[in-house]
Amino acid sequence: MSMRRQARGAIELTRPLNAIAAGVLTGTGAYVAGGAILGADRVVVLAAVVATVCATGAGNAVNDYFDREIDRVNRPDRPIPRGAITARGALLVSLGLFAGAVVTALLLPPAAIALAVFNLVLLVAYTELFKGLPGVGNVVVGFLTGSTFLFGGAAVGSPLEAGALFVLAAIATVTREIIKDVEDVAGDREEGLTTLPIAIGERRSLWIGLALLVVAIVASAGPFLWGTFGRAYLVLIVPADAVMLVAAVQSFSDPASAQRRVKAGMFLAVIAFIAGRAVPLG
Ligand SMILES: CC(C)=CCC/C(C)=C/CC/C(C)=C/CC/C(C)=C/COC[C@H](O)COP(=O)(O)O
Ligand SMILES: CC(C)=CCC/C(C)=C/CC/C(C)=C/CC/C(C)=C/COP(=O)(O)OP(=O)(O)O
Ligand SMILES: [Mg+2]
Repeated sequence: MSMRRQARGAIELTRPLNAIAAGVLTGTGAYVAGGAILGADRVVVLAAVVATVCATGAGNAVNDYFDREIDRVNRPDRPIPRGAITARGALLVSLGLFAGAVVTALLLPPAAIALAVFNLVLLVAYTELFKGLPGVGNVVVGFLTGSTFLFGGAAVGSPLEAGALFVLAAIATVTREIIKDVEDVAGDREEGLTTLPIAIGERRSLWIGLALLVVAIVASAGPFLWGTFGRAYLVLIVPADAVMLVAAVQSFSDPASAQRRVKAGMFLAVIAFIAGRAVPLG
């Protein structure tokens, strides 16, 4: 296989849009936590963003490495089953990115380093230890995704300041992960994974996902009600919530497109968080 083709496969393997999006979450967490992201804190914020991008890319690469047999059924278009990169190449990409995440995380305050180490262990362990346990894998991915906000806050010395964003992102991600597991039942069952839909049924799982999302949507009024964010946040979070809620209802009939729509609503919610911090209260 040509080096050029392997390089393209390596980039695709990391799901760069996810990795960059995760970096944006970290930067948002630092910003909402009051960090001077373009001023005095710019070095630590940049290090935290780079660490998150590397860690997420590494996590996606190692996940595809461990999932390579499942993905032959679930996702034959993924780089390894498609032959765009070898399994060994995928493992080397993951190791390189994990090393990049560790090196940049070491530039951060102790609380951020501790969270990065914890997350890196979770990322490596996720596929082999947690993914096949009903609901546990979903909670791990939810925690990892939400923790990017805490990681950004920790980088500027306020690890819990973006705690509300952590909770909202974690819960909504659990809902999306449940919908994705319903979509992946065929391959997961063939590989002997006992995901939530396989353990308790697809519809019951989707009802749990919908209920969790409703809790997160109600809770998303919190930053406005207790005065953290102003009306700019409200104007954007309401349509974001609506997009995610409609998608979760549609997941009962079409989980594949529903999970993509939930993700679109999530990105709109991130814009709401940023606007909430950027536009003064009033
Ligand atoms: C109710 C409310 C306001 C919730 C807020 C939700 C929010 C802001 C979520 C953030 C989600 C986000 C934009 C994450 C960045 C990308 C990322 C790291 C996603 C985690 O993905 C794991 C997934 O298994 C990857 O699958 P796929 O996306 O299909 O490649
Ligand atoms: C803050 C630091 C240092 C790390 C955080 C790293 C982040 C943001 C992780 C978010 C979750 C994520 C993108 C993890 C990557 C690997 C993973 C768990 C993917 C999910 O795998 P599957 O459950 O197989 O679903 P797919 O169908 O998407 O492969
Ligand atoms: Mg996978």
